[in-house]
Amino acid sequence: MTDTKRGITAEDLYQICYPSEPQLSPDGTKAVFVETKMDELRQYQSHIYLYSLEDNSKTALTSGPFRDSFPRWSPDGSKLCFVSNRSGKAQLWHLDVNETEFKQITNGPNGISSPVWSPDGRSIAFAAFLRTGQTLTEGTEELTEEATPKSITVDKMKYKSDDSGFVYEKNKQVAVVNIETGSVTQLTEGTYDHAVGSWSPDGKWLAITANRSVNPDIQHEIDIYLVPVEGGEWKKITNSDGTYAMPTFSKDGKKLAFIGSVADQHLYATMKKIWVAELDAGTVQCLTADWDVHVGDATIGDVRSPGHPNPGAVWTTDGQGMYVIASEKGSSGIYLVHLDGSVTKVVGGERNVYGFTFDNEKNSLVMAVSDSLTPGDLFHVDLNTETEKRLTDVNGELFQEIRLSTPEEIWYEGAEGWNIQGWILKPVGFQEGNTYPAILQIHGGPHSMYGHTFFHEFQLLAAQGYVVVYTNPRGSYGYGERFVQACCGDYGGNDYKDLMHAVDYVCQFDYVDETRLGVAGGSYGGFMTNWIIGQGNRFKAAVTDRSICNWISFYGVSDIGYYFSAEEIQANPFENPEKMWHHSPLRLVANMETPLLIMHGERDYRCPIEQAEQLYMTLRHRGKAPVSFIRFPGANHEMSRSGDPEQRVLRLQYTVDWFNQYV
Ligand SMILES: CSCC[C@H](NC=O)C(=O)N[C@@H](CC(C)C)C(=O)N[C@@H](Cc1ccccc1)C(=O)O
Repeated sequence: MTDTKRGITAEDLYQICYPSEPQLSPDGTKAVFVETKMDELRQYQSHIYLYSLEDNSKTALTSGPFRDSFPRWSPDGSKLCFVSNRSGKAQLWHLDVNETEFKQITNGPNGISSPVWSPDGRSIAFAAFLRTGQTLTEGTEELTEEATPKSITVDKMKYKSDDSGFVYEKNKQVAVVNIETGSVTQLTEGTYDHAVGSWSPDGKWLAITANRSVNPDIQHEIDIYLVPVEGGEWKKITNSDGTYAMPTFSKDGKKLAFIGSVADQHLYATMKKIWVAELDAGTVQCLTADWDVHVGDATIGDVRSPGHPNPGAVWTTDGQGMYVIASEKGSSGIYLVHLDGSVTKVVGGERNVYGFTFDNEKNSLVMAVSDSLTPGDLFHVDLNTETEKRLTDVNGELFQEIRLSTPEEIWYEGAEGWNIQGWILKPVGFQEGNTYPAILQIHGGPHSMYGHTFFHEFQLLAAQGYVVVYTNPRGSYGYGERFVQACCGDYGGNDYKDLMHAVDYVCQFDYVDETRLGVAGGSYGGFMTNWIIGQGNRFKAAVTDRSICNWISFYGVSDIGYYFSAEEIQANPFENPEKMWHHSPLRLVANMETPLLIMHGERDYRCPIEQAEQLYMTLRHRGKAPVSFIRFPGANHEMSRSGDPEQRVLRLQYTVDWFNQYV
């Protein structure tokens, strides 16, 4: 039989869509979710869909050139709210399930996010960015483009963020809107950022999170607070000793569950845990102290951005535990954490669960899942019968014509004899007896994890005839706390060796042509790519994206530079510049002779473009190897995952062309 299927292309990205944020209706008969795709103009659209679990029909509730998100059912299931930019900025909208007309509820000057219904269904809590002195009711005036100021006075260290741009005079505040009258009550104020958690079952309290420390520039702790909705004194639940998020009340209102970690030594290089506060007793306890697994979805892919809204801890009806997503050895699944600290895996498998919604009455759930061959779909799981049913196949038609490569899992010996997990993607159309060039791909973070999820870039390289090798060196999530912390203070040490051992491992296979190797990575993966080509000429070509080459300048220009390098490099430029320089690939530039493609977003505030500029200039000046520098105007650090679609496709095309030319 002839194979009529083709390999994936960069432009296929324009067709790939994914569902997210499934939300079951209170009666469990239907679910709403968000579907994100690109339109004919190559712009993102996301719409709210309704899936009936009774007749398996799927109906679009919203449409048009807009970004709709955060669909949430009212407690009685008669209404839905969602966030949409259909009137300009992201505002809260409301829909009666039996009607087709939407009503805009908020009109905040800078948009809103994260709506949560009150238990009586009369109000919705939400978060909004506000300048000092601005109110949520001043409305449309500010809906026009803000004029660029003639000057900006910077008087704090956290004044810019890769995500939100210049945040020097805006803070995130929490408010409540009455959906009948539209009246808005702002619950928080001041120069602190707050986030909405959940309502107490009696509707009197709102659990929120905030860093309200004296000096948030150097005190990074995020606490949980209970705020009385009708006014009055707040209750502080945590003790300013960690970063805590997503508090949810138990059904009886006596406990709060939340996700977080203690910040004594590590802010980034540590795994998230489940915590429970007993509100009457005033105690806070870590439930998963002995469970060496990261709570949350740590999987890195290139279809969605990391940190997509996930449900946090979802209490069981009997209050004896909670369901969470956790990440282990390249997979993320759903786990039940019991109050006694024991943990049961509820949904496993070699895949990436990135969202779920639970029906306690029926003991069933709907989850959003990606795997190596699927960017994302929804599944229904009946836990009574342990049966699973696929609800969507959003890329079915497109993928029918495409031949994908299925990754093979490997475990190999890294530095110090450590066991390291990775995957090999053979070229599409692989034939025994032939040899192929291979590309080593390195993930960012470094605290994230490659795994059983879809990676368009890897499939594209496999379709172009490359073996793709991707592994989780020390520093990655998925293998316990010691593994996560093992790269700190040792960037370019044993993490580098773990990666080189992967290359040694795959070069044993007859089908790998070890004279034709390439290496690529973004962010920390870009740092490591630069480091690798500074060690010698093992690779024929390299592609470094949004990378770091100089920790000394990174310290002062990245939005997180001054505290990220303190923890990860374990140095700063004024006390130990030698160590900062020691771990900087720019130090090794005299050794760099590998043809290098440098790509960087011009509005990247995480790893600012000056990093790419330094590397480019020094390499060009030396003139020992081809180097090309592609700048992406307006692009931030997330460009390869959620940036401008045409820039994403260009980035992939430049990558393929570079490897095709030099490997
Ligand atoms: C959990 S580690 C902290 C990662 C940090 N994120 C946040 O505050 C981050 O942005 N890391 C960069 C490198 C660093 C600036 C030197 C990075 O490698 N980013 C990754 C994406 C990523 C973001 C958050 C968590 C994991 C990975 C990338 O751009 O691919």
